[in-house]
Amino acid sequence: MLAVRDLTVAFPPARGKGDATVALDRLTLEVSRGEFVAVLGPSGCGKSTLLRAWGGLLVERARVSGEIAVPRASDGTRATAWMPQRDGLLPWRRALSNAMVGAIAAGVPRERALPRARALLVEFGLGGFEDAWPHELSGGMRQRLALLRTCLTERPVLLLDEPFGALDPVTRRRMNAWLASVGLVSQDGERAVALVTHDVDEAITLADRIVVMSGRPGRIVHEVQAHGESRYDREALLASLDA
Ligand SMILES: Nc1ncnc2c1ncn2[C@@H]1O[C@H](COP(=O)(O)OP(=O)(O)OP(=O)(O)O)[C@@H](O)[C@H]1O
Repeated sequence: MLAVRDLTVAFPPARGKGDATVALDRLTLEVSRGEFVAVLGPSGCGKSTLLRAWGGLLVERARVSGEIAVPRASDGTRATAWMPQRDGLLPWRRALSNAMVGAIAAGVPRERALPRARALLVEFGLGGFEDAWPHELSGGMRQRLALLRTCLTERPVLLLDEPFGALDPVTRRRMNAWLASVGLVSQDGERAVALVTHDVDEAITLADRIVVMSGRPGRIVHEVQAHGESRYDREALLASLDA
């Protein structure tokens, strides 16, 4: 559903002086329909660059080689929805209106987006807050609203870039437990999710498969699939991060 093959991305130096920054080096990764994949790696290893490549969001001056495969909507646009680390809520719009912004921009008819937004607000624990302004919501509520906005775009591929990175550790753990219970991909099996995170426990809680990247330039150095009740061998995963 989602793939990069031998993807190399380099950013030319600012003002043309010095060396280019090679963010990704011949990276190959596939995400299947119905799969939730977490990409773990140290800061600056190219995780966001990978998501941006899938989302068609790389800056123009980036030098790109290799193959980037993403599903297309019927009108030819990329079928991806991107959620950045910062919630990006519009302060002049109430929660319900904020929830629908992405869907309307993606061409979802308002009459379809509105009832779905109302239903999802309840499912995302925001029932009763439809008319709240963003500044009246807690950090966790804002992130849930931002995630809801991403889901409402009805795009089959969700690209989540540290969606809970701005939250305190306690709220973050709660959000992860909640998100695991919502089951983003299991709802219809038609969706795929790629999550970028620094947080090992977040990856363990949420993902069907964890991919570990090296320091820059980012390559995949370890890959592990969840299985059974215990899901992952946490110690082995931690050891792979230190390797
Ligand atoms: N638009 C850009 N122009 C120049 N260099 C860039 C650009 N975007 C990213 N880079 C560089 O590419 C490398 C990878 O950046 P990227 O944001 O993908 O890393 P990351 O793994 O997501 O980091 P973090 O976890 O800290 O968010 C970094 O060295 C960064 O400085």
